[in-house]
Amino acid sequence: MKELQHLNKYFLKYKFYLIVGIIITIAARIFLLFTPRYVKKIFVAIERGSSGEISKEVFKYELSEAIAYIIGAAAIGAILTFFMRQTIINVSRYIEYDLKNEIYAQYQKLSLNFYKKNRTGDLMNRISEDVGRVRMYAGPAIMYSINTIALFVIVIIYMINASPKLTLYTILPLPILSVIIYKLSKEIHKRSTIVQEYLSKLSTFTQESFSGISVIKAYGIEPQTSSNFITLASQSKAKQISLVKVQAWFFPMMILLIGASNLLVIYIGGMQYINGEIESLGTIAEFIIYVNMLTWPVATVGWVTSIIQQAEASQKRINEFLKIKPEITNTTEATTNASGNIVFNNVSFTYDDTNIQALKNVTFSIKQGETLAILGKTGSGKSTILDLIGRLYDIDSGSIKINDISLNKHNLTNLRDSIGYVPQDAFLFSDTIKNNIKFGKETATEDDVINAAKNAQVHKNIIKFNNGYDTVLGERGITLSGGQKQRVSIARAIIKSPEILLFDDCLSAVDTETEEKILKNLNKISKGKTTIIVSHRVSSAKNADKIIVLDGGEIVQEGTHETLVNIAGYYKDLYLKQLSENTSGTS
Ligand SMILES: Nc1ncnc2c1ncn2[C@@H]1O[C@H](COP(=O)(O)OP(=O)(O)OP(=O)(O)O)[C@@H](O)[C@H]1O
Repeated sequence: MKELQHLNKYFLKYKFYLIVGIIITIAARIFLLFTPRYVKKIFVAIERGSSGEISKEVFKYELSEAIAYIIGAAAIGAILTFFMRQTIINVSRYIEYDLKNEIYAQYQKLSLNFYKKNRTGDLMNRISEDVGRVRMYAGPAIMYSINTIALFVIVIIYMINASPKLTLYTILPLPILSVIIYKLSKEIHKRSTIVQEYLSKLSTFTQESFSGISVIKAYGIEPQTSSNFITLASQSKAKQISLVKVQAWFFPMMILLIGASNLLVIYIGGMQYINGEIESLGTIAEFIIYVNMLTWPVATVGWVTSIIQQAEASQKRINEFLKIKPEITNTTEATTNASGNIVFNNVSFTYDDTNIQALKNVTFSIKQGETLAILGKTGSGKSTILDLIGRLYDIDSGSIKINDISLNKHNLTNLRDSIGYVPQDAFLFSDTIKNNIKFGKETATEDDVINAAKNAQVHKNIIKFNNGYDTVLGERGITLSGGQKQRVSIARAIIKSPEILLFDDCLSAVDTETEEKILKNLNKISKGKTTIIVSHRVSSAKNADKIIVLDGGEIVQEGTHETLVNIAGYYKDLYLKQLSENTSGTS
């Protein structure tokens, strides 16, 4: 229960509902317990009526009085049971909501390294299935426990009052029932976890094969994919059947034990009646109802124990993530200004997970209003430089300063607000084009969106779609071409009008003519702002105020286009190669 203590703050938050729920639960049990007592009264009335002790009229009156009480108490008990669920189960839904929000907020705070170390499926599981299991503890488990305790205490008092000896015999099989249900629940849980694993394997497989359907069709591997699916599906079926086998034992065991208890009541009660130890057959009827009333709550003791164990394990997994301290944290609440010169001084950086040293003693600077182009072979560390400016990772050694302030002394929110970043793989949400662009600035007007799209040279494409800017992208909507995606992503960055613009090879999928138009627009937009363009094309770099060439994480060339084309090296080779490609393309 140590891990589940995390929920105490929520129980405290919803204490009012819980207390009301507990009171209602106890009251509901009291009312439901009217039935056996009045059934006994009916039996006594029948006995007295048949022996002539009371007249027919008195018998009828006693009978209808008992029936009225039974109906009335059952109706009140039912209404209270409704409110019992409305309070306690609702609390569990509130806690589920709060806990999901807490986990999601924590996920948002955690740095990229966390996401690399943990699989998406695992992150999803903890916020959905694990929270679901914890909810079973916060709601049903608590409700059934209170229910069982209340019922047990009241029923046992009533039973002992009626006949202590009969009470002892009739409750004897109940602990056995509890233990059996506990064992069954544990086994059911074990097998259903395996079933869940197979279901998620199956859904991952189908999801991947739908997303990769064009590759599957192009390579003609449908039969292979189908047979892989059949293998997975039949394994999943086998696990389901093994689960059903155990589940099938649940109700027969209940019926067997209820039957055994009933027989005990009838046999021992009968003997006691014959021996004159109980005064009426009504007591036997009353006990039979008690035993039946107790069976389900007692069975739930086993069930609840297994729910608590599962919830404890799930909460442990949730706590593991909640306890992680974000690697990148804000160090100041004061507002900082992230415009100005960007200075890298001897910066080295190694990725934690791969141990790849992406940057080695990198030193450069860009003045406010200038454009820097970064070129280099793939894997040379270009994107890493952009990630470090956005403080997605902290450096190992050296320093990065913006506006003469160390990056880690900048207010993180201000810093990221000042950056417009276009990643290498343009990611667009399943939403309208307009909202995808506005994502960069929630308060943007319709005109801002159109302007940004015009500057990114994508406006003309967008208005050709039937729904224009309201066209939905993604699974339910239209798929943009690679170049269109990149340009929407550029529009998203420039709509913010940020102080620092970071473009990570984001013109790779557009033709050189469009590239030139975009660069021209960017040149106008980025007046007074600091711009870094990562590219594999000389055409994107040639107008930059400064160009650096990286190789294996080190700067191997630095200068302007004019200087670098005249020095032997990577830049000149690339320039000549792309020049000859262009001339052969146009000839
Ligand atoms: N998130 C990451 N985790 C671990 N290693 C990484 C990560 N990103 C990049 N690397 C490694 O760091 C090195 C530099 O990668 P980076 O993405 O900065 O290169 P790049 O010059 O931008 O390459 P490209 O031109 O192909 O985009 C590479 O060896 C890469 O494998």
